[in-house]
Amino acid sequence: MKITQAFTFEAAHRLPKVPETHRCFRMHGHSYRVELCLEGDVDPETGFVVDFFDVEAGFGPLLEQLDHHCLNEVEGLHNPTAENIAVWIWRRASLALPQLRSVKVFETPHCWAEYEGR
Ligand SMILES: Nc1nc2c(c(=O)[nH]1)N=C([C@H](O)[C@H](O)COP(=O)(O)OP(=O)(O)OP(=O)(O)O)CN2
Ligand SMILES: [Zn+2]
Repeated sequence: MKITQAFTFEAAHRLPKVPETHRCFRMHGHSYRVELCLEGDVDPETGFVVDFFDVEAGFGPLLEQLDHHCLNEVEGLHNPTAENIAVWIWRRASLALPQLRSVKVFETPHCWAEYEGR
């Protein structure tokens, strides 16, 4: 069984590896959406794979590092593409949430990166 919990955060970034003529070379902001998908057996007692409250508690400290920050200044995110943010979240969130199966990072409602740990 898979469960998914969505989170949102606001952050600024610029992409240092694109040409100077690319509009994302300049500092700008996004309303990011993160979807964490976890997989496991349903506990017959609780009816949960994982309590959504526990997902929130596991991801909360990471969300604090991202929300209302300049992502380029976050340790390990000097090139904060959606792809790199998804990997950054995976590496940290999977420690607290071992049932994590995928991380989706949406920069806009139409553009996202998904990482499954490989
Ligand atoms: N593969 C990726 N491509 C791009 C990424 C990325 O993370 N991975 N990021 C960007 C920029 O962050 C850019 O800011 C995103 O584009 P944006 O202008 O915000 O989005 P849209 O063009 O869809 O939005 P408009 O409504 O047209 O402004 C670029 N590429
Ligand atoms: Zn951007």
